[in-house]
Amino acid sequence: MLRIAVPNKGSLSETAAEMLAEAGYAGRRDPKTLHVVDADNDVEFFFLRPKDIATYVGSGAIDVGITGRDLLLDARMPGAREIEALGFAGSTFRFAAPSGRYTDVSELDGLRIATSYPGLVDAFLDERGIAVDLVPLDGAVESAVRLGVADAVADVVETGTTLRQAGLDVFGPVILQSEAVLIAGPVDADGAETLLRRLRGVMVARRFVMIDYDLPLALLDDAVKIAGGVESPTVSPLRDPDWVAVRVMVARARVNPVMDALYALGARAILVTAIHNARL
Ligand SMILES: Nc1ncnc2c1ncn2[C@@H]1O[C@H](COP(=O)(O)OP(=O)(O)OP(=O)(O)O)[C@@H](O)[C@H]1O
Ligand SMILES: O=P(O)(O)OC[C@H]1O[C@H](OP(=O)(O)OP(=O)(O)O)[C@H](O)[C@@H]1O
Ligand SMILES: [Mg+2]
Repeated sequence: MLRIAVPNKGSLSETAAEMLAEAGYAGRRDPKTLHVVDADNDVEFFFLRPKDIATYVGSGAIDVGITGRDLLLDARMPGAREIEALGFAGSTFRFAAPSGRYTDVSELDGLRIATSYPGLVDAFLDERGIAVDLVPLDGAVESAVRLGVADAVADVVETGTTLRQAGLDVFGPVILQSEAVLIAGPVDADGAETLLRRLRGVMVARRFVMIDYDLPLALLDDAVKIAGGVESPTVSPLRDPDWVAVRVMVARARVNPVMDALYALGARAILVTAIHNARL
């Protein structure tokens, strides 16, 4: 059985569980459940702290897992590697300090830096020859400066709201662009390919919609320039020989501008439908 590690709580857990359910796997009914055997799919799930998942996967105790890229790098487990970005829980990892206090990371030399990701920060500063006094904290890191235990912080930034509320501003380079990732261990496990294909199918279904429309045949080349589909749009005849029906996949984020452009061109009866799953 393929052993899969899934975040048991925190920002990643809900979407990870939704994606696995959409990929046809058994979930857990009780959020306290730690282990689920899905015999039909020949896999078993271990619900673990997201921070620990790279340790289990890197050591080979578990075959594959879902965690954050930042957590993977922070764990510094040579046996664990990212095999697919999963397109959710996107964030940047940044230094921050009271507005205007620092502009460059070199100014951090000898200062106290609070973070929940000491491995990640240490590796980044080490590469640049900057030696700091790391203050490891579990969370709510943004309060560390105000409370006097650190001069600056290094933390996850999504909207920036938490930083702003704490009177902090980012400075220096983006340490990391993070998102949820699928990771694998040192050996290729049987069944990992199937999991990967299924998760890719779920990502396609989440990212794309199907658009159907009717169009005068003479306008087809222009319409294909607006939305070209994955390979090429499906074109079907209509009873009126001057018109065709067109079916094309479009990124969800582009659907409204694409509909506007198709309508302006002369397309009519434009319909958008969800894709529930896919193999491209
Ligand atoms: N606001 C956020 N936006 C996007 N991703 C986030 C956010 N906060 C945390 N993450 C991501 O979640 C992962 C950390 O998950 P973890 O469960 O350890 O922390 P958490 O979500 O902050 O949980 P907690 O509720 O314990 O604070 C990391 O990959 C991190 O980048
Ligand atoms: O840029 P923002 O949109 O404000 O999001 C970033 C914040 O979200 C997370 O905090 P969380 O709520 O998980 O609390 P924690 O710091 O205790 O982990 C993260 O640690 C940042 O503090
Ligand atoms: Mg948090």
